[in-house]
Amino acid sequence: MAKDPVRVLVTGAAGQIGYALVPMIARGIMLGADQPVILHMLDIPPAAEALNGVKMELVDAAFPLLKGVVATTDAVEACTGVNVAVMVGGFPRKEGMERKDVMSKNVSIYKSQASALEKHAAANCKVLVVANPANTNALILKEFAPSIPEKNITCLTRLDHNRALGQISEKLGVQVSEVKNVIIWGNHSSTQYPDVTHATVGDKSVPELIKDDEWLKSGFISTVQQRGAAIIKARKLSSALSAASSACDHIRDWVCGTPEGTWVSMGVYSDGSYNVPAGLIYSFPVTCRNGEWTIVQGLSIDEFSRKKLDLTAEELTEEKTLAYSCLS
Ligand SMILES: NC(=O)c1ccc[n+]([C@@H]2O[C@H](COP(=O)([O-])OP(=O)(O)OC[C@H]3O[C@@H](n4cnc5c(N)ncnc54)[C@H](O)[C@@H]3O)[C@@H](O)[C@H]2O)c1
Ligand SMILES: O=C(O)C[C@H](O)C(=O)O
Repeated sequence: MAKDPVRVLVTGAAGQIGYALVPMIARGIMLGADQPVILHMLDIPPAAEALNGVKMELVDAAFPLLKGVVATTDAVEACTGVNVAVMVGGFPRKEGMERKDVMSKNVSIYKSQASALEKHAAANCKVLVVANPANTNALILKEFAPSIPEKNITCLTRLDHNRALGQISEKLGVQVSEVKNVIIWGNHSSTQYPDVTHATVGDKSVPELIKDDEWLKSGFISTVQQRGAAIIKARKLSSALSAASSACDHIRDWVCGTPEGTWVSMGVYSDGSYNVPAGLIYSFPVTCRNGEWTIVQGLSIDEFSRKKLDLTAEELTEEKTLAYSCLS
């Protein structure tokens, strides 16, 4: 029997990530090849005509799984009944900026859209915040939508996770699908800690295969931390296809589950695991089953890693204060 359609909201849908993401969702890349979807697309009034153009293209592409499209500039209409919300709406940084430099423009969007989601989304709606600063926007959304369970509000660090997989695969000359269990800890920012201590290729440990601690502790980390900036420098626009693809990976694994023995990185509400302060949205290694994520417990953290975990937590604590000062 055919499944009932799932309603998926994409905010900022007339933007560049939106344009890459909506066809992926309509093709079943996010929720599966047998899962019909109804797309809800939100953007602001100046982008209404462009948004309508995206809607026309979705109709023209004749996606068999696409059972309807709501294209609107009204947040209440956009949020009504949605089961999954991918929050891309906001302003990207330009060359030379840090992601937190777009804080004042973007956090206020997340404060106002929190209540539309809280009041009008389906019960148990899963929320993924992509717009930067992603962790802090997600935290503001959580704090201004107190009735949405904290386990339902996440942010995207899967792009960083995938970037780390890509770097290791290139360094070792192996298929990216063979590299498992890298971790992104902390903020989706230049303080994030890409950690391969527990990563493997087959039954071998990545540090043992690479045999170059110097690279793993410097070049590898800074390449992943600075990859977003490198893409802006090259494209004069921030990442879009990789961001859209990683957003699909994030939701697919959350809804459908992570493969046995494999974890992924997600920005989730900290419960104090690994002595990360509770009450931050922080990227952890997680496994997913039955639509719920769980932080992987018991991984050893050496002194080098401890410092990196703490540094990115400190930045998130500072961002939280800054976000509230922008909202007051
Ligand atoms: N977390 C990640 O890994 C990651 C990766 C790439 C980009 N990003 C971030 O995602 C965001 C979007 O990037 P982009 O390249 O698509 O930008 P873009 O400028 O191309 O598109 C953003 C869209 O959001 C819309 N928008 C602005 N305010 C809105 C509001 N209040 N409600 C709904 N829509 C609104 C804009 O009109 C625009 O169409 C940026 O903040 C960017 O930095 C995050
Ligand atoms: O770097 C950016 O500003 C965009 C995005 O966060 C990225 O990591 O590519």
